[in-house]
Amino acid sequence: MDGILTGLNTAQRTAVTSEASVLQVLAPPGSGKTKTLTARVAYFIAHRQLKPWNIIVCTFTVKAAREMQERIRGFVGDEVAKKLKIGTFHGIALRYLRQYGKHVGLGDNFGVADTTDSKDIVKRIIVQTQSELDPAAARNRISAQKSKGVSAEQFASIVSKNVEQRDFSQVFSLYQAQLKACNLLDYDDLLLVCVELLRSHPECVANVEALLVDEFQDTNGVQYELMNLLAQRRNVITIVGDPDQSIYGWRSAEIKNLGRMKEQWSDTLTVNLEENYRSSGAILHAAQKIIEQDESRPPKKLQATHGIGQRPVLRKLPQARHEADWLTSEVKRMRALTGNMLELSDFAVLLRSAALSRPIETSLGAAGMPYRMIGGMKFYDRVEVKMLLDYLRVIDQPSHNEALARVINVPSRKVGDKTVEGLQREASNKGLSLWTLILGFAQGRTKVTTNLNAPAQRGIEQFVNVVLTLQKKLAAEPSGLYELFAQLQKMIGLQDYLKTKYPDDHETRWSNVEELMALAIDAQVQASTELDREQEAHAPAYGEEAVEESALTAFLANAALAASIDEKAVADGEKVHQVTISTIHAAKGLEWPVVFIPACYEGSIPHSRAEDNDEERRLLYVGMTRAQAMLYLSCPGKSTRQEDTTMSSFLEQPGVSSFFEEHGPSISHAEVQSLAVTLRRKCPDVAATATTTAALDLQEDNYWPLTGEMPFTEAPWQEGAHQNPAVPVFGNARSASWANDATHPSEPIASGFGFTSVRDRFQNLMEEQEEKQSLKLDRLASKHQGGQGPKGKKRQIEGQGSIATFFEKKAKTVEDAQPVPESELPVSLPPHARPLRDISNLNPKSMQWNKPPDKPASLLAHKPRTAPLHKRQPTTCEAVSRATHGSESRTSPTAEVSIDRPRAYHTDADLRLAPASTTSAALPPFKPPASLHTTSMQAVAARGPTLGMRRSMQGWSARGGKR
Ligand SMILES: Nc1ncnc2c1ncn2[C@@H]1O[C@H](COP(=O)(O)OP(=O)(O)OP(=O)(O)O)[C@@H](O)[C@H]1O
Repeated sequence: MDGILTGLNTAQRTAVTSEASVLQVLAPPGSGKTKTLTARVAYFIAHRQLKPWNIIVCTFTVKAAREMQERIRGFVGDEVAKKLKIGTFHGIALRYLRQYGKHVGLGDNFGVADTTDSKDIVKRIIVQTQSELDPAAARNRISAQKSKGVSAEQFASIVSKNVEQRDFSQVFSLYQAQLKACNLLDYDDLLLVCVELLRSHPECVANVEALLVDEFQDTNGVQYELMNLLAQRRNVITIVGDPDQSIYGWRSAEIKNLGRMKEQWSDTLTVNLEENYRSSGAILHAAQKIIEQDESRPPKKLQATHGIGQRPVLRKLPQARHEADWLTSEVKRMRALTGNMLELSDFAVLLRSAALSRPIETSLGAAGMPYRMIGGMKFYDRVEVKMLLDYLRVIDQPSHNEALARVINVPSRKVGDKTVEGLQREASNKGLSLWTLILGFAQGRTKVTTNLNAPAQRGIEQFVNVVLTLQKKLAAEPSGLYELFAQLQKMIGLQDYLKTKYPDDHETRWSNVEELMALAIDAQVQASTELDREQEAHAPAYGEEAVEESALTAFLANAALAASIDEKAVADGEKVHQVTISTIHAAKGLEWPVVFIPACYEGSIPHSRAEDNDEERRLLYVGMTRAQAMLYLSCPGKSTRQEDTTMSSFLEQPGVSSFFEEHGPSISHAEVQSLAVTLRRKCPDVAATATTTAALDLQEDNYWPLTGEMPFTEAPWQEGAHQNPAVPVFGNARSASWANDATHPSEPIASGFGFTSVRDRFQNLMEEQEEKQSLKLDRLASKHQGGQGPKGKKRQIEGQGSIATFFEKKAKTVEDAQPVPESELPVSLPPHARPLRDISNLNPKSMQWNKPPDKPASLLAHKPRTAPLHKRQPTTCEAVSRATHGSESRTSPTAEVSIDRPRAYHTDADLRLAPASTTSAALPPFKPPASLHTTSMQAVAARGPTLGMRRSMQGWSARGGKR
């Protein structure tokens, strides 16, 4: 018991040990929902004596399934964890259909049509029927109908006389007929047919003792139905979810399912988790401010367990390419200011749509920063991988017309596209599969009417020979996947083909082939144990013989499912540090120390084509809550298509701006220490930070004016501006493009003002900005606090301003700051010693940022400033605030929090009274909570199996020892 409950908070324990049959655990991001679900599975096994093979755990992605299995393994050991049924809804449905599909008329060897297959089929039908529908839209519409449980026949029966609807109905019906003819099920069918099976044969799931579902807010209607049916014998159901993270409405996910569940089972128990273990308080405050704009949403409590940390940034930039350059320079600056404590892999760029990545890729590339894409080109989408899988599909299931048509002429066999189309039409007219037609032709049994020249005839014969040879090999050695691969690549001359066709990157492509071969080996090993497990799992319930699935069939089915998420780089165990670029959708459930969300403008987020603005807001919320320590949002004045933009309406709401800085943070060593605590890392010493900082061209985020205008350093007359150490070099000359920029003032800037350098001029601007900002904030703060003086004052920074304000100021000398010995630096509290902070009724003005107001000027080592920081005594409110946030300097005379209290002590009420001061000598060595685990990309990368395949993505050469 202890092991399972150790490190859980009270609410988490309540959920894990609850006796309720139907339990909903609802909680905000980073509050340990997945952790709780995992512990409940372990609790069921250890304390309720449930059999692991009678427990089903449904996750939203293959990756999440893998992670969860890994976590459960930690509790119950490898052997027991392996017996659980963990997978996506699709994966679980596939298992049941393989086992019992014949009861609903499924053949033994049905295949899974992945997204590309579906698209190709719809496209072909649209061409054949001369329909005017858009293929992509028609395919999505078919999927949407199926997600609602509407079949092609049902749709046809309700369709009106409307021509377009009848047209769609015909495409829908033909699509289903085509799938049936090829013995294929698409992703939606997996769920639908499984629902049909479990409705008509409930005995298939008579053994199920408990069902648990992760990310429940994103289940659709059919998944809800499937959940009911899987659990129908005992109705022991646990779901975890967060309505605020429902971002798949466009894919028919139904947030209403939470309510449906409560209606269906009136005794449903709901447990709310309220403590966030991922993000700094400042990030949570800002995210909360955004999500609370949805007034229909019930108010929720959310408590930060980390200190307040760095205020998030909302930055304006002139154009998308400048935004990308700024982002790149911030990555560089943050790494240097933190003494390289942050690796490139700690940074993620989260995009509303993948199409926004181009300027960012260009800028990172120009700066020599490696990056990887998630939600972009995935491993299973790579040409060479898809091609090999298609060959295997044909070998496994020759009636797979789509796969056959894709590879019959790859590498070239002189069988052109027109010929393939002709053969497909002919086969369809004759009611044959394409394979049956060409096999008959190659063996001289069938005459074809399609016009075939001699080279094409020979090509077809060669292709048939490859397939027949490999089928024979497979029949002789059904589990010999690796050998099959090896012979296949040899017979089609794959390596030479890649060299000729892709001279520039054939090595990378070949390494993908090697990767796939490595996966084949893993699948081969796995397949041998799979059968035992299935038999064990199902025998008590249904008592019939298990259907033996060949290693190749299992491999292909898994590949089709994994294609929806897996990316080589994600699963790559190598320590290559790369910035991650991902869509926000694909980033769900993940976390990074530093997150950028660029292109925060109307039309991008909320997206111009989105139907549900609230879902767009939730998407922004999901993106923001992926950040652990630092969060950057930005908005360029012009989009990648050079269209003028306006800031996202979510960020323009009253009061939002006070949760953000207008520029990237300045980082003192104390703040590096605080970051280190939040990230549970070793803090670099002052000297190391000083060295990396000194090497920076730009120590502050002050190159781009805060107004989003062009920096005047890029004026054509400013010869050699990039030679000035204060100005970053962005890899390509900007001055030429500047001349055409409409946002830039057209009159030349006179050189008669007597300035000596660009930096000096920035400092002038800074001083002005500081004064203005100070006055404004002080006014605001005293208004809010009855004249008690300024609170939550924004950090000042030099060199920021607009061109318009530039001419009014003179140059000012830069203050020199002295480095401080490390021993004099303030120390942040470790997370387990930190107070909780309820942010549900937050006033931004009461937030206290990391930088202590009374920090000695000497702490500002290596940071030139034009104006002294305002020193003042904290107010009583601030003292309490600092005490409760635990992010303040512990040398503060007025407010300190005892750090050696047990974690459970820190309720809000306790902390308001928290007395006592501690000295740094009394500070216990930092020790992360025992229960801590990470969901970071690195952790994901280190993980293993996916639905029966171990995704060790080491290159083949690195695995040479195996074979
Ligand atoms: N009681 C706890 N003590 C310490 N750390 C915890 C605790 N509960 C969860 N965490 C940590 O918080 C982080 C987030 O946990 P988890 O991924 O389970 O959250 P989640 O609610 O599923 O998040 P999301 O909804 O964003 O996917 C993890 O690093 C986890 O180890």
